Amino acid sequence: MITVDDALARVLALAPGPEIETVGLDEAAGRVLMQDAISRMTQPPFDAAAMDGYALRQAEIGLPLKVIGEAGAGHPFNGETPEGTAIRIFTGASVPQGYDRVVMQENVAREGETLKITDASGGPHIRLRGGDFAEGDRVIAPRLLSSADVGLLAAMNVPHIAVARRPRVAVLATGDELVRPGDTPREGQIISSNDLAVAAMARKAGAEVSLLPIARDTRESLEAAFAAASQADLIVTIGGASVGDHDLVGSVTEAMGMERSFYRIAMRPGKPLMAGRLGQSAVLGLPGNPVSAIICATLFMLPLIGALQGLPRPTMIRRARLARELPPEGPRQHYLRAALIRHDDMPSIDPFEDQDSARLSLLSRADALLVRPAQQGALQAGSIVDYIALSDTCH
Ligand SMILES: Nc1nc2c(c(=O)[nH]1)N[C@H]1C(S)=C(S)[C@@H](COP(=O)(O)OP(=O)(O)OC[C@H]3O[C@@H](n4cnc5c(N)ncnc54)[C@H](O)[C@@H]3O)O[C@H]1N2
Ligand code: MOO
Repeated sequence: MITVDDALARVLALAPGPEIETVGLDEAAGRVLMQDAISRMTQPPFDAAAMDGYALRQAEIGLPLKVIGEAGAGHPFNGETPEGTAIRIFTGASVPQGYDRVVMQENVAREGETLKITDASGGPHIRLRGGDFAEGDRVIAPRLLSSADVGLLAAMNVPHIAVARRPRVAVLATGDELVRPGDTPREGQIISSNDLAVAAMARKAGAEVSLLPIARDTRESLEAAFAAASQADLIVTIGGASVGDHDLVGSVTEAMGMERSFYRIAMRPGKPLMAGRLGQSAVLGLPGNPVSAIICATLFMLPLIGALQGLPRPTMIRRARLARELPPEGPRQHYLRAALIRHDDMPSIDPFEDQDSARLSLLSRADALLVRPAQQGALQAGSIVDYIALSDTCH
């Protein structure tokens, strides 16, 4: 069996380079910028008042000043600014040449057109031209765009950007026992949960997801499902990956011509993970146990969806102090569901007693996956260990 690291490298190698499309800023958040965006603006475009008050000369702060006009945001003052004068000014207005200071209106006394400064502390309350960014400055690609990035691009007057096309991901649950949420399960049936969880993760990672009808444990049903998904960049199957008589995903995909890149990895849970390429699609075969499916999707599907959008392999590992002792580890790298307890320096991590790979209620309660390398010796409480924060991935 190959290692988790090796498997991830092979999964990422299934991703072709991203296709590029142009979108407007209202569609840009969560997309991956593929070409540097170049600012068409200098910001602020002029020296701007940072407070409501009066613009004047710092050197004349002790003198009575004559108020000769007004400037508001979008309404500049275009007159002369001789010595001994000030203007009324509002936040965001251009500060006229000659003045080098804004005093807040709370700190002045005004009688008619005469202004006296009552408190000269603070200041200068002027945002200098170009203090934020300058024309020609760049937002560097590749970059997963945040809401703040969208604001920055708008301020830069860049209305359209080149981003990676959203990967098309088809999610396929397989199994005769599965029915949809809302249906009434007959004896022996359960509700299909994994496909909805995995689809939600894929969508959050930027994919355009189609949730396929549940495939039955027959060759015909699986072949029809793969045919329906053939336009996808990535087909994610769930279940039917193990060694049972009804676990057909491997043999059906093989018969359809899949180039398998691996099957089974030294990971717990998630041993029966499979990956390969079928036609134009990458294929990830996740195990059916719900926790295994979601953990494999966290470790492999999310980075693959990132790679399909041109993102580099993510660093997910963080460090914590172990809250209890643990016995020696077995032959597979182990991902233990755990609670995180925050502290000022480093969090402590407390793995759950029960690590059953079918218990979704525990995964939903977990904050983190404690990562233990294969064959690691027993650990004392207080040891420093690696973990993956689920808030970064599937929560
Ligand atoms: N003899 C062996 N048996 C099993 C092995 C093994 O090595 N030798 N591995 C076990 C491990 S580990 C796992 S994980 C499972 C994975 O098996 P499959 O991928 O073939 O999954 P299924 O058998 O189809 O289902 C397993 C389990 O998960 C439930 N399931 C499946 N799909 C869904 C879904 N969409 N939503 C909710 N639950 C789902 C299914 O009902 C089963 O209970 O194999 C072990 N067996
Ligand atoms: O490897 Mo299975 O994925 O433990 O439940």
